[in-house]
Amino acid sequence: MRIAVPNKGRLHDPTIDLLERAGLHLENGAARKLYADTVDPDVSILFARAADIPEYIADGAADVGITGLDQVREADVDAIEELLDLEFGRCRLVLAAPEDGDITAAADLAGKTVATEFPTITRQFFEERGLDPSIVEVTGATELTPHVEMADAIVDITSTGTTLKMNRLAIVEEVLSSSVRLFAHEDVAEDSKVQEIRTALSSVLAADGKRYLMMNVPRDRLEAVRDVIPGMGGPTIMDIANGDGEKVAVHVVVDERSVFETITELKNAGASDILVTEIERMVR
Ligand SMILES: Nc1ncnc2c1ncn2[C@@H]1O[C@H](COP(=O)(O)OP(=O)(O)OP(=O)(O)O)[C@@H](O)[C@H]1O
Ligand SMILES: O=P(O)(O)OC[C@H]1O[C@H](OP(=O)(O)OP(=O)(O)O)[C@H](O)[C@@H]1O
Ligand SMILES: [Mg+2]
Repeated sequence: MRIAVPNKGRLHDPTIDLLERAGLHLENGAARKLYADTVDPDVSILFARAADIPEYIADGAADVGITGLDQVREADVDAIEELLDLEFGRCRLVLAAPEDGDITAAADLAGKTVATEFPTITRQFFEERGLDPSIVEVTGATELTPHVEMADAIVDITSTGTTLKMNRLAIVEEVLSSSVRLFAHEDVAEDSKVQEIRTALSSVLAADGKRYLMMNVPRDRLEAVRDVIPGMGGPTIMDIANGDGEKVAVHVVVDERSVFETITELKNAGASDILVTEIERMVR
């Protein structure tokens, strides 16, 4: 089983980090190496350009791959299935034009020129609107092209909007909303190993932003404590070994954001010895 992951660029580190947190530790990898083993003898890692990963999967060179949805749409390959949204690399592909110009809708681009790193997506976008502008393909710094009369508008990635603003460009329309996702070749999408990888990755996402609270609670305060806890599926309540039976242990998963408030309320409700820990993974 081979997983293709971005070899460099902004998607590399978060992808490796996610695999590690999912328990798929990389082994025998070295800088500039093109592949690595993992703790699982059945799973190896292939390092490829984010833009090439869809093709690797479609060809069967990799069974599974991690890359942006924008790259998969641009590659326009068959036989690829999306298995899981990994919720990073969030960005939008937008049609943008000079702020002070007269292009304010996609229709204004009839007979004009659009520069982009995403010619396939761009062509499809305009085709759906019955338009056929010229498309100039560039490999970066797309935001420059309207200012040197290479193009009337661009289709490019934006996330914070800083680059567009810096180049005095305004969003005309959203073309695609993207994030990094787990993809598989359709022939292997249902295989148990692929599903195992999907589950491992989703368990990390499920644990993100969650905290595990443990505390002791006098039996007669249990109801009050239960009222405070916003936990998923209710708390786990256990007898304390060698305790005098007066207190029980309560464990619960809560949102990180609510921990501060919840602890104060729990103490007021009668809980003591409250521990807060991080959660590595949560397999549902
Ligand atoms: N500004 C951004 N914010 C969030 N995600 C982005 C942004 N730019 C790109 N991405 C995502 O990352 C993917 C890879 O981007 P890109 O091809 O620019 O990476 P790279 O060229 O390998 O890295 P870099 O540009 O950092 O050197 C894109 O296809 C997109 O899914
Ligand atoms: O909305 P913003 O937060 O400003 O991000 C948008 C920019 O990010 C990407 O470029 P990147 O930094 O990856 O450089 P690149 O052109 O070399 O890929 C993208 O091509 C935009 O230019
Ligand atoms: Mg980039």
